[in-house]
Amino acid sequence: MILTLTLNPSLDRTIAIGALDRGAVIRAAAAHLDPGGKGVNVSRALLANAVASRAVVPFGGDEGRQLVRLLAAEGLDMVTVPVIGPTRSNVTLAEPDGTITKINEPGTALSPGELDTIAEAVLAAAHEADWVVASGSLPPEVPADVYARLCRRFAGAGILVAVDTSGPALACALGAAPALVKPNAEELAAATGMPIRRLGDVVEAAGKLRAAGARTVLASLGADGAVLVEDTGIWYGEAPVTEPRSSVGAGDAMLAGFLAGGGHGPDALAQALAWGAAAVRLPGSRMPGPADIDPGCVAVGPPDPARLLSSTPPAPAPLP
Ligand SMILES: Nc1ncnc2c1ncn2[C@@H]1O[C@H](COP(=O)(O)OP(=O)(O)OP(=O)(O)O)[C@@H](O)[C@H]1O
Ligand SMILES: O=P(O)(O)OC[C@@]1(O)O[C@H](CO)[C@@H](O)[C@@H]1O
Repeated sequence: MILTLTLNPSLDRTIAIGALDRGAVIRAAAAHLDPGGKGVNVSRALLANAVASRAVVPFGGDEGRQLVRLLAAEGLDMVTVPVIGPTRSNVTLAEPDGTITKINEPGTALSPGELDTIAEAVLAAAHEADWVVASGSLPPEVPADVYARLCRRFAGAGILVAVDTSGPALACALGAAPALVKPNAEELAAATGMPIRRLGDVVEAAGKLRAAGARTVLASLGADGAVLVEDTGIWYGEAPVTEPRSSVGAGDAMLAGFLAGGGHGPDALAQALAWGAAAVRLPGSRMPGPADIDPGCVAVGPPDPARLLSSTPPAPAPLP
């Protein structure tokens, strides 16, 4: 069983528009509401592929109740934890050429008591879990070491922790030896202070995250695919998509595919890429099921260090 924790879940509203014209009144062509948050999406992708998963989901206010209703309608196995602050709403503006503009609210603070209750819910469910996936941003005022504490709590208990986050929460988690981290190119650049222009940079940056404590690094590179760096080897793979519809949640589908595929090695990477590509072919943050996933679209092999990435993440700020 794969347990996910999403401390900052969301209602994800995707609004299809013509061109994004700043300052204008924009009439939307269509709108769609999905339950969201990174760990929630990992569980949704696993559910869509009949892989056992349970999601720990704090929820608050009318938005939170709606989130829980949407997840229940999908049949998600979840442990819901009521909190005082309302669940956030995130907005995606989707233009016809595939350009996505995402606006994520910060979310509302969790009190120390609420954090304790959430931690208890994770501990209670974790005894059945092979993996615990801690994913997404932290709401305001939540201590940056919250994922690190989770890693330490499960160290030695035979439960592997995967962390998908950014900034100080990622930096703290690295020091607590997570079994897996899944940075995207921007997060890799920010975490290492390195410009990420070529596959060689990705491999080098992943090496730095491993030196800092992560056992395995699964680096997602958007349309350029992904790099896996672990004890037994380094692999690169891609699964090109000719008509991408929405990359929102593709990283979550990809992480779900990797864990469902065994959580290490080239076959798991291939499954991760197939699930990620399938998510990109679907609208909004819909998670792909078997009918959407084409394992034949993937190529995995050794990375060519000189290969340029099609887009370079912003130059990282100097490290303090
Ligand atoms: N345009 C694309 N074409 C093909 N595959 C894609 C494309 N965009 C994303 N993917 C697939 O999805 C994976 C995850 O994408 P990305 O690196 O954008 O993740 P992310 O930034 O974590 O996304 P999110 O936070 O929205 O889940 C990539 O490694 C790749 O396999
Ligand atoms: O603000 P965070 O927690 O970094 O990301 C939240 C989010 O963008 O991630 C998911 C896609 O990966 C969406 O469902 C959700 O809106």
